[in-house]
Amino acid sequence: MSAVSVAIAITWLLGLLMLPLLGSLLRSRVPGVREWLMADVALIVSMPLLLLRGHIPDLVSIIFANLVLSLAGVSLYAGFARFLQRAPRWPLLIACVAITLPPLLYWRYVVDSIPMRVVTAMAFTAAICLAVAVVVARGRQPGRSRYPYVTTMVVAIIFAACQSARGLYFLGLNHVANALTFNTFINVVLLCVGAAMMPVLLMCGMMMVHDALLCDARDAVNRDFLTGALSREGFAAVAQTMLAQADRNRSPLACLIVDLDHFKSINDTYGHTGGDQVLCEFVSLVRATLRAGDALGRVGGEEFVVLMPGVALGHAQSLAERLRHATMGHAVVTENGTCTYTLSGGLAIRLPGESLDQLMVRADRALYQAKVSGRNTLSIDA
Ligand SMILES: Nc1nc2c(ncn2[C@@H]2O[C@H](COP(=O)(O)OP(=O)(O)OP(=O)(O)O)[C@@H](O)[C@H]2O)c(=O)[nH]1
Repeated sequence: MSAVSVAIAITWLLGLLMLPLLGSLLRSRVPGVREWLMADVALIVSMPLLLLRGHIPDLVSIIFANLVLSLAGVSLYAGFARFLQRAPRWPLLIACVAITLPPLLYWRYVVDSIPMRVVTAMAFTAAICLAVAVVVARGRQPGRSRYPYVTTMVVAIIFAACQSARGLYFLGLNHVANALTFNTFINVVLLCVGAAMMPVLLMCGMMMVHDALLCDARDAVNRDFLTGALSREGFAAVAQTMLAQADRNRSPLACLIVDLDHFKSINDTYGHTGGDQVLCEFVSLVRATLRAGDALGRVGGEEFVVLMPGVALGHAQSLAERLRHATMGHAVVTENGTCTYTLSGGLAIRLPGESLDQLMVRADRALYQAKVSGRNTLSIDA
């Protein structure tokens, strides 16, 4: 068995191994997985056809097999594009596959040249690798780890370089009797790298999917499902960072706990869905009213906490009053009518060395005062 045949067989085996792995990711519904699965199936179909050269018609073992392999390449690219929220332009991609047909036919049936067929295939795969590198370089989403992106980019560029080198090497050859017996050291090395290309890039895709799933899981823990505010866990983590920063900079930190008034009767009047809508719109209102660096967490059903770094009492008080007034003027249009609502707030400024729990206990005590003094008001724990 020649080195070329061994390389093709290994690619085929790796493709088979990837199949159940990619299949297991289909359930995640992460965009791109379907296209990568398609690429893997195309790879698995094309490899035996290439191996059967000489035993089946050349139209199948050369022309059709190479077209299927090109389809695998564009599906691989489409998977990365879809994963990175870019719609792959399938007509253009299919046109790219079709472009490889005339040279393949020419270099088989007009002039039978293995080197030129290899050059055609290498130019195509190098272009695919470069396209993958570019789409990945442009597409990193905020909050995602750099590791899978940088790895994919570097790997795609290395493969593009190796495929180009193999193409150039074959361009320099006049005639090769049979590519399957072409066992020079340089060809075998570049061939082995090329054989690993599709499986390795598919692995890179899977690495990106795992990173995306981890981010989603982290978000599910750190974000409140209904309103998108930080959950208790997420808020605690952000608050610890803010406390450490306040200690380092010796800067003030204000804590405001707000509770929507008579929320039970809002639910009773506008329905639970109406109540949910009020909670969601209230969170949007807080985001629009407070500063970008403030942290907002949902700590109870209709109770929220805001941490305002670098803010002393006077400024914190005016920010809290601004929020209270904005809430009073906020009308939520629900299925059961328009709901207006108010909030009560408790404000505390962090004392030196105070923990988050201690600070929140004081703010909560102030909130209680605001509730007992008639609601729709702000109370301060001095
Ligand atoms: N729609 C909706 N209601 C919720 C949610 N979480 C808690 N609640 C409701 O919020 C209401 C809170 O009621 P209470 O604790 O009695 O407080 P309140 O009616 O706002 O009265 P005060 O706080 O004293 O002004 C309860 O009826 C809860 O069912 C939620 O996610 N969605």
